[in-house]
Amino acid sequence: MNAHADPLRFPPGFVWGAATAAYQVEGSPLADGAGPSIWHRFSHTPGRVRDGDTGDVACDHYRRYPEDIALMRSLGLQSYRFSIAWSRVLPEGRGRINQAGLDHYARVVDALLEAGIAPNITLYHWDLPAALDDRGGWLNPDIADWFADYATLMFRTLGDRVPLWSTLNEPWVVADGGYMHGVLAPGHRSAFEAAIAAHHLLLAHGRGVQAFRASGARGQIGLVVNLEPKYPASHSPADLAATLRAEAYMNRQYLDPVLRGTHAEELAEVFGEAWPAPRPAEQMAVIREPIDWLGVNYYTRSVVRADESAWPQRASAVPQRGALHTETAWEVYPRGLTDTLTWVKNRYGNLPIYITENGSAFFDPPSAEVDPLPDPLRTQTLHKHLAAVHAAIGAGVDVRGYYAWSLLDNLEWAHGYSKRFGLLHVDYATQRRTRKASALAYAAVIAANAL
Ligand SMILES: N=[N+]=NCCCCNC(=O)[C@@H]1[C@H]2[C@H](O)[C@@H](O)[C@H](O)[C@@H](CO)[C@@H]12
Repeated sequence: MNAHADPLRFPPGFVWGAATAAYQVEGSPLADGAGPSIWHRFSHTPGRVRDGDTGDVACDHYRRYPEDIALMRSLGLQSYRFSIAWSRVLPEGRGRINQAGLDHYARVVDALLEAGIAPNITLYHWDLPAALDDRGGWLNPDIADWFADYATLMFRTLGDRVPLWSTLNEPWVVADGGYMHGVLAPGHRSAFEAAIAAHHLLLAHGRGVQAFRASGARGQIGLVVNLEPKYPASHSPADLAATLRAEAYMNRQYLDPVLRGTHAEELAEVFGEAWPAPRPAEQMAVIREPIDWLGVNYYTRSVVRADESAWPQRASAVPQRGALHTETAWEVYPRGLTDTLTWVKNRYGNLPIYITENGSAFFDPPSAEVDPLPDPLRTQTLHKHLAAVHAAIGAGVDVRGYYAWSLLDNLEWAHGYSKRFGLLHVDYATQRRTRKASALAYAAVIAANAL
């Protein structure tokens, strides 16, 4: 239902979906010949993940995907965004192919197509094969070749019937979380390594797009980035400069090279001595290989002030007391989604955009005693962000679809299972799925293609 006199209608053909990622939902990380990933290692390293949680079982989606696809169908989902676990299909990340891994994902794709649900595949959602990390992982320049070979294998296997692909999920989080601050796998803490990883992530992305074009695969390929609009806390020169550094570091660091062929100028200041010499022109050309669509993951905004103690961008977020916040301490700020989408259009042109993730973690009980399980805050937050997408479309932004994060409650990385983003509640003790009220609210929007 909506409070407007007239419903907010979405364009004909607007794609409604939900998203997950392999390590967060599949479980069975070493089944059927799969090799370990860096997240298998990281979660099994004491102290790295809250409560010692791991992805050993997760939502058992590796085995229960037929049931989950039936649930997607019952909600009227038209597309499902999920990721391939690289080390299932290439246990050492390169060389030897594990046919059982390829067969698994072919079965998932075929089951989705049978259910009338369009697959949207993410090639890399943070779970690097551990064997590649042993060779330096994202710090080794050869990883662009390793990724291109992996991508080519997937395009040859599934490229005839998967309409949407993306190379990387949130390269900013991979470099910032995995190499700058060390809070995500592989847990390094170095500005020098973060800058190197960022460049190799961009190179791998470009090589992946080139591999897609060379493979003759049908469909369209994109890049998925997390964008968080930065608003200055004041108009003081210090706060304005800090806001630009924060925006360059999170929002322009990857989009400028991919869509403009240049690096955000503030990054040399942010990285300081760790910022490498200008990259070779031929590498910048690979990075700039044209993409068909952009995936935007939106969760929150930040209000920014200068803060000399905040490393590396010397800027920090000003708490927005009084505003609604999620369990991940993110301010609920739907207007930021509209602002972000219009910012992308104004800075990079009107390329097709999918909202590849948007959602919120609010408290849900460990077991669901009723179906649907009431989740008013998540339902309210969903409606407000869909209205924000509608406003961006009204402002001329070419938004093609929206994927709710997430289909299922799942392993929220270093937070373990303590944060629940799912439209479907998962009782981890029994693996029972229960629809939340937000799932039914979303199903009603999909059925009407309107809010
Ligand atoms: N400071 N700060 N601000 C916010 C920065 C957000 C960065 N994290 C994400 O976007 C992750 C994305 C990921 O794809 C998914 O795998 C995660 O489960 C969701 C939920 O966490 C989101």
